[in-house]
Amino acid sequence: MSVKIKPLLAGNWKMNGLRTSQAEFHKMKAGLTDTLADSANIMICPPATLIPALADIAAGSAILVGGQDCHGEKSGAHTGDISAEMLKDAGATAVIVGHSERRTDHGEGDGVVNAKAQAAWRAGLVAIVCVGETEAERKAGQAVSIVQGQLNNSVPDGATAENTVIAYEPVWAIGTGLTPTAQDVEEMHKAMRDNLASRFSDAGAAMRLLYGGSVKPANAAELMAVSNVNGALVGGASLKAEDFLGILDAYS
Ligand SMILES: O=C[C@H](O)COP(=O)(O)O
Repeated sequence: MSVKIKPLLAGNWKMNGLRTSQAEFHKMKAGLTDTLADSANIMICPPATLIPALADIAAGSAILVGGQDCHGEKSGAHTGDISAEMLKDAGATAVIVGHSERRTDHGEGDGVVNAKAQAAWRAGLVAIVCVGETEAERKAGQAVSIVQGQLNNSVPDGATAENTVIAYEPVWAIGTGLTPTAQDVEEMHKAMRDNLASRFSDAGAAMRLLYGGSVKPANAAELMAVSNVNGALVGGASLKAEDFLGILDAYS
């Protein structure tokens, strides 16, 4: 079944951004024409410290604000952690879970990611679940099977096209300037679509599948044109309004 899916262009600021970065966000908001906003949903996931300020600036515009991670519990003795409910309270509408930098830096496995996705839903947030293979796994010809395993175990039962977005991010393409070929992206996204449609039927067929990893204005049109690519999760190029809006041009 082929379904018309409105793309999502999400920017992940990672551990970048001070209060002065609000100026860049103002520029994004100012540059977002109605045509661009009609062509895709737009989201910025800043550091948690900036969510309230950016949510205030975004109010009344088409830009959504998301978090970059959450704890699985609602509250409690978890020093330094932030719950999905806190993100929601701060103005977020979504949260990234299972980013490869969390999986690597904090040893998060699929079980933890699955619990975080459920926490996102509990708080009324969209879970953006990240998956992706390492360079060694791709070279060993295991990319598709690794990602299928991550999908099976990180995406909880009950996922719908409304509460879940999947982001395929090959680890070796993040921040490196390297990207897979359009053919490799197509193969992976088709495998993910088949997996999700088989498990969640219509919901899986309509779920947004983002590509992430060195997306820039120069390569966005080619990557976003690939079948079953329903948007992008952008790191470095989301920090500057000009670059981020340049990527959005790929949809107009
Ligand atoms: O979450 C975003 C990704 O990790 C991509 O980062 P990048 O666009 O800097 O390669």
